[in-house]
Amino acid sequence: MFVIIIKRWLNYSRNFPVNFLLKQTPKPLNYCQILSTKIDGIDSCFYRFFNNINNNKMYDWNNLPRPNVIFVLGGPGAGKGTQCSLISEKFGHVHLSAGDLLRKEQNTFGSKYGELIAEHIKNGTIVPVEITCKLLMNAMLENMIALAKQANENEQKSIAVGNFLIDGFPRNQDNLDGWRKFVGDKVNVELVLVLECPEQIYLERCLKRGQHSGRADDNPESMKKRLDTHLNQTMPIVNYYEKLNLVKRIDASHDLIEIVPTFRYDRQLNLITGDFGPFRPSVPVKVPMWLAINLHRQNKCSIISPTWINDLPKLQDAQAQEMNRLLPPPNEHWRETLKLLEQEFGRSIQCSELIERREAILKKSVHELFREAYDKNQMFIGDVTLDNATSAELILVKEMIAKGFKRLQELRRNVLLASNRKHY
Ligand SMILES: Nc1ncnc2c1ncn2[C@@H]1O[C@H](COP(=O)(O)OP(=O)(O)OP(=O)(O)O)[C@@H](O)[C@H]1O
Ligand SMILES: Nc1ccn([C@@H]2O[C@H](COP(=O)(O)O)[C@@H](O)[C@H]2O)c(=O)n1
Repeated sequence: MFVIIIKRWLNYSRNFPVNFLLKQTPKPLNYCQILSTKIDGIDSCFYRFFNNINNNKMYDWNNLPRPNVIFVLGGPGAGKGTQCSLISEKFGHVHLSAGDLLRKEQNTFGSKYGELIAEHIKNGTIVPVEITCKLLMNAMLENMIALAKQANENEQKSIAVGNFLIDGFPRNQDNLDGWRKFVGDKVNVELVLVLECPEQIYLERCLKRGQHSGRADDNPESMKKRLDTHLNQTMPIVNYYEKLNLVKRIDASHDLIEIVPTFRYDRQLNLITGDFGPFRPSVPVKVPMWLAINLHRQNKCSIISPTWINDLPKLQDAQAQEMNRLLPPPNEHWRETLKLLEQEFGRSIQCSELIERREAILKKSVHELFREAYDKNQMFIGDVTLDNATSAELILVKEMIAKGFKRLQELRRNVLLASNRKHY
C-alpha cells in the first residue's frame, strides 16, 4: 500500500507543473496573483503542450488579456514580410509569419510534419490548419507570457495587450475554419491588410529572391502553383473579410528607385512612407521617386533606371500579339514613372507602340460593352472587367464610360416613355 502511495506521489510530482496548473486554471484569478505564484508553471505547461505540436492538448489562455490581431495577406512576393518588419519596427507589433513558422517546423530535427510541410511548400499548396494554427498559437502564447512576465517583474497591475501581425494566414477555407475552431473569440481580429500587385511583379520579385533565398518555392514551377492558390483559395478569404468590413487593400507595387548619392548623410531620413538612408557617396540606396528627382535636381545623386524598363520591348512585342486583352504591366505606376524619368533626363523611352496598343484595347472593350447594350436595346450592361488596366489607364476611358452611361440613361427614359404611352 505504502509503495503504491509513494509511486502515485512520485508520478504526481514528476508532472507537477502540469497537474498543478490544470487543477488551478478554471478558477477566476487576478493576473498578479497568477503571475506571482505560477508563472513558471504556465511556462513549463505551455512548453509541454505547444513545443511538441504532436500533443493535441491546448493551453487555456483565458487568464491572459485578449490580444489584437492584424492579418496580412497578399500574393507570393507582395512584400508581406518586408512591410510587417517595417510596421513592427515602427509600432511594436509582434510579427508572426505562418510561412516562416512552417519552414522552421519543417527543419526541426525529428518533426513528424517535416516531410508533409516540405511537400506542400514545394507545391504551393496549403498545409492542414491543425499544424499551422498550433504553431501560430504557440508563438502568440510565448509572446503573451513574455508580456505577463514583464508586468510581473515591473509590478504592474495589468498585463499589456499583445498586438500581433499574422503574415500569410488564413490562406484558404481550411485555415479560416481551423482559426475559428481553435482561436475564435480568444483574439480580436482588428484588420486584414491585403497587399496587391500585378502578377508579373509577384513573379519577378520571387524569382529574383530565389537567386539567394534558398527557398524551395522561389522557382517558376512552384510560383505558377502559388499564384493559382492565391487566386483561387486566398482571394475568397479576402472577400469573406471584406463583407465584415475588415479589409484594407494596399497597392504594394510601388517600387522605390535606386540612386547613387554624391553626398554624405550618416543618419536616416524618417519619412511617413518609411526610413531612408544613410546616404554615402557612390553607395546605391533606394528612395521614393519624388526624393530621387529632388536630389537629382540639386545635383546630389544620379538615378539608376529600374530594371523593368529593359523588359518593356519584350512586353511591347507580346502585347502586339494580343488583340483583345491587356497583359499585366510591369507595375501599377509604370507610365507615371516613365514620364517622370523622361522629363528628368530629356530623352524618350521607346514604348509608344505599347502605350497606343493598350489604349486601343481599353477603348475597344469599353465601346463593345456599351454597343452590346444598344444593339440589344437593353438598359443595363454586364459586369465591367478591365483586367490589368492601371489607374492611369482607366482615367483615359473614364469619359467614354460616363458618356456610355448617359446614353443608356436616355435609352432607358425613351423606353419608359414609350411603355407609358402604350397604356393611354
Ligand atoms: N516594394 C517593393 N519593391 C521592390 N521589391 C520589394 C518590395 N517589397 C518587397 N520586395 C522584395 O520582394 C521580395 C519578396 O518580399 P517579401 O519576402 O517581403 O514578400 P512576401 O509577401 O513576404 O513573400 P512570400 O509570401 O513569398 O513569403 C523580397 O526580395 C523583397 O526584398
Ligand atoms: N497559412 C499558410 C501559410 C503558408 N503555407 C505554406 O508555406 C508556403 C510559403 O508561405 P509564404 O507566406 O512564405 O509565402 C506557402 O506556399 C504554403 O505552402 C501554408 O501552407 N499555410
